[in-house]
Amino acid sequence: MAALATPLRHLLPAGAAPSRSPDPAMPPPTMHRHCALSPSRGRRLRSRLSASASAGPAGGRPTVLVTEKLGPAGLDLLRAFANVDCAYELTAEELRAKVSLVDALVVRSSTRVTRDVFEAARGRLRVVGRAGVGIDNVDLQAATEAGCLVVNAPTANTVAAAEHAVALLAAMARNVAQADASLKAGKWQRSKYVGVTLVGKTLAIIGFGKVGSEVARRAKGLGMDTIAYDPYAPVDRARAIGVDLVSFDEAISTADFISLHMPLTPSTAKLFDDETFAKMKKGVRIINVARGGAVDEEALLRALDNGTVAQAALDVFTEEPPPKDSRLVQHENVTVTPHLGASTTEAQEGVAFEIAEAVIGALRGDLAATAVNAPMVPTEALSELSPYIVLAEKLGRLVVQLVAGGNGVKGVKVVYSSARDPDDLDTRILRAMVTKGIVEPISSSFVNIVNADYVAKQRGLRITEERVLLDGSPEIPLDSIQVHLANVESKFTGALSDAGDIRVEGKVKGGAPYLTLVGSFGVDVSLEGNLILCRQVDQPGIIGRVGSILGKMNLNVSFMSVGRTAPGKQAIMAIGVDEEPEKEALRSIGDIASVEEFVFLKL
Ligand SMILES: NC(=O)c1ccc[n+]([C@@H]2O[C@H](COP(=O)([O-])OP(=O)(O)OC[C@H]3O[C@@H](n4cnc5c(N)ncnc54)[C@H](O)[C@@H]3O)[C@@H](O)[C@H]2O)c1
Ligand SMILES: O=C(O)[C@H](O)COP(=O)(O)O
Repeated sequence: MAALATPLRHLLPAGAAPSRSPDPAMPPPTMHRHCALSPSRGRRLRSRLSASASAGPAGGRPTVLVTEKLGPAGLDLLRAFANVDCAYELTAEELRAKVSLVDALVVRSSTRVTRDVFEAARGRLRVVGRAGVGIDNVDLQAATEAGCLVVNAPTANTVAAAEHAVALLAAMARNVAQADASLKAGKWQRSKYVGVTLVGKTLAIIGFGKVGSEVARRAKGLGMDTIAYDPYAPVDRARAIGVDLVSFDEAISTADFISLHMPLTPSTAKLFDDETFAKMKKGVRIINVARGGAVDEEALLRALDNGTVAQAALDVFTEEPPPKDSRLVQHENVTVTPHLGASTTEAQEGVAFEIAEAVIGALRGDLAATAVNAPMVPTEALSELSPYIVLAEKLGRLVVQLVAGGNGVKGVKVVYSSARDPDDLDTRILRAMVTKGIVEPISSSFVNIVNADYVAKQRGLRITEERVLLDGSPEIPLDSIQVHLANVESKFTGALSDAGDIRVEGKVKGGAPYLTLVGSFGVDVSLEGNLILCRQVDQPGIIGRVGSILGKMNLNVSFMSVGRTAPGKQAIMAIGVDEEPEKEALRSIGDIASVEEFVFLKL
């Protein structure tokens, strides 16, 4: 049995102090020094959190409710520590009735752990364990508000999902499901079910994370030319597997087969729409074992009907189960399975064991590496830092959207400017929130103070922190936070510092987060809603032209700020808009002669 997580290992990482020299492009600090986590604060936190750690009510044996089938080894492990109640296919009402009698709940994807469930638990439920990766069936906000830790099992089903993708790929290419149904219906249709070979064909993997890279290894073994699109994946990891990372357009336009392995995020939702299908090779074949929402299912149907897509193999659907009369499911060129990616005996054993370990650890008061929410943040740190926590996450979210590709996001530097003694400023939660902002929009990971370092390490992200000690009053915890991404290309070159890093800086003003620096351009905009950044030659009239384009589209501009290097030279305009502009509006902004580049960012 693997060892259970060391208490607070991930909350209190050793050696929080990085050792980097100052960025020459940064404003000159009055003094610069690095900090380490104060040992006394670490001890205080440890004892406070372990004081709350015990087992069931009044320190007795805890009770765990398991609502979906789990592998026996995981159940045995749970039984060694707790009373286990296995109750499957509960109605929502039955679940609400039971949940107030248990300390932990273990589910897969069919149990909906809604706000009602947390309310019905009346404070007793301390842990929800999701035996799998996706936790869209658990209301995380409600869990956090209820002080309930949510843990998942993010790695044990990776191979199963990859094998299922390969199984679908081969089955689709050789019409296995269709031919099986035909023969069972008494037919012998050899010429109807002539397939296509895999060897020498190009497979494009979209999303080169845990599952995507395992699919790549297997596809190479089948003799397929394998390419991948993932703007955030490290090039060296792809190279080690013999996979070329290419642009999205190159991936989809050159592939004979396309396999989806990215998470469902705002930027991947319906990524496969009419426009995307139109760029594909005629006769392409698609496999989706990721999430149904990444594909516009109506557009896929059109592409199947007009022959752009020869075949599709789908394990996941926008709505699960899909409607019985779904045209997509019934389509003769579509092979379907009912979300079976993780369903192997071995994966379910692994997932059950992984989740049992995490749930037991959490009931004991350990903060597991796979925790997906963090209710246990010290209140005093939270109240003082709360506006900076928001700022840190927004800066992370913003900076990652400026990445164009290159070597993948690896080096992140967070620079805190403050007049406060480093020992009196605990930046772990800020660093965690920068990580959260960077990682969450591009992955299926959920990041918080508990798992931020773990997630960063898993993704090969090296987060370093620097302190710039300012003169002034230590009353205010921070003057500004800068986030730098090194060795990446930017889709907005105006965001590059003189040192070539993507650099953004923010401050808290009146309790709200503001963007104050982009590359070398000073700006002053509230970090709310959506942002358009334009770089242009500084000359009169541009603000009016952009404003009138947005006005014509009926888009409400919430703020505008211009930063320039010198009059008549380069300038950056930051425009806040409440809603996402149509592509046409963005195109018209790009068409203004003196606008050299622009980017739309969701905050
Ligand atoms: N069908 C199943 O039963 C099953 C089983 C396991 C996982 N999954 C799903 O598969 C997906 C991938 O899982 P994973 O464990 O490999 O996650 P992961 O986080 O390890 O990998 C996801 C990868 O997608 C990349 N990515 C993010 N945004 C992207 C974008 N816009 N374009 C291209 N790439 C992008 C990320 O950089 C990351 O490398 C998840 O959605 C997960 O829920 C499904
Ligand atoms: O997110 C996951 O882990 C997979 O989609 C599998 O989900 P399942 O536990 O419902 O099989």
